[in-house]
Amino acid sequence: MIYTITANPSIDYVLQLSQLKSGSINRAIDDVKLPGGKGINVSRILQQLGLDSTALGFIGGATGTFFTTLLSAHQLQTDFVRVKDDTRINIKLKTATEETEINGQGPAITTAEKQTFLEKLTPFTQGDVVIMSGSLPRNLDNNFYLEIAQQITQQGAEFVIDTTGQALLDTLQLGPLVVKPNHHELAELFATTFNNLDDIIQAAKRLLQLGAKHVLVSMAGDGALLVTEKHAYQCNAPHGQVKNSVGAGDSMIAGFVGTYMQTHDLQESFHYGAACGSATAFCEDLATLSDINEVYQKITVTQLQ
Ligand SMILES: Nc1ncnc2c1ncn2[C@@H]1O[C@H](COP(=O)(O)OP(=O)(O)OP(=O)(O)O)[C@@H](O)[C@H]1O
Ligand SMILES: O=P(O)(O)OC[C@@]1(O)O[C@H](CO)[C@@H](O)[C@@H]1O
Repeated sequence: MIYTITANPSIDYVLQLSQLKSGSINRAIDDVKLPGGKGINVSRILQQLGLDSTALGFIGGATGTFFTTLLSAHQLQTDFVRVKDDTRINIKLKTATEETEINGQGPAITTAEKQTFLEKLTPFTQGDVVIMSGSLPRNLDNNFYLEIAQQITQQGAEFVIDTTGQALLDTLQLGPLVVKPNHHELAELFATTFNNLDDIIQAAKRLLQLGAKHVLVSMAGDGALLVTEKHAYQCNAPHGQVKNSVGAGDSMIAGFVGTYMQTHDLQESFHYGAACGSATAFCEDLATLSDINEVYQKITVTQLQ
């Protein structure tokens, strides 16, 4: 079974603008509200791949109720903890040339609500994969993912973590199946800058040394890298009209993990993950299976090392 944990889901309010002027009133020419949050996006792509998952997390207040309504259209299996404070609304501002995101902090989670979540976690078993993604809402300390990762690994299941900074570094010792920083997050993690691909591969190898089993480095329109104990692979990002790249990284994780669970073929998982990422970038919302399969044909994986 696959579980996704989105500690901080969101309503993604995507506004299309002809141009964005800071310090002025900007009027949208179009808008859409999507049920967002990284783990939710992962669950939605897994569903496209025909894989069931249960989405876990905290949902709260009137915005939480609206979030549930938005999500109900997708018929995902969910088991959220209801909290008192409001689920956040994340603003995604898009013009023809750039995307600007403003993400809310998320609800305050009380100690009792956190406890309810931890007690709710199903005993995981061997073969389960738990994908933990995104920022943590207010009041949840950086240990939150570590606590859950400890529980998952003690029970013989695997975990994947897609978050940034210390919360990511702390869980590496427990051997996540894969981590997927983008190249900016990876540079920030080691307080460095990259001058070339080799610098990025070296930084990815540091994550392997710290315990990650596989490292995906996403680089938006420049494609992605997969670095494993033995090899490094690169893939291209095909050309296409970028409509909304929000969720491209989550799609990549879903494609990689979903394919890996079925095939244990790293190169194929990387190829399919990249197809999911690019296909989502070319869609208003997340990609569908036919979008993904079309984009897959346009991606080549090259072994670098
Ligand atoms: N403009 C693009 N054109 C083609 N492919 C893209 C584009 N943007 C993203 N992708 C594909 O999706 C993958 C993941 O995208 P990206 O690096 O933006 O992830 P991310 O920063 O985690 O995004 P998010 O947090 O919005 O999910 C990239 O490695 C690439 O394969
Ligand atoms: O603030 P976080 O949790 O880091 O990211 C949240 C978010 O930007 O990630 C998803 C795209 O990856 C969006 O659906 C959502 O708004």
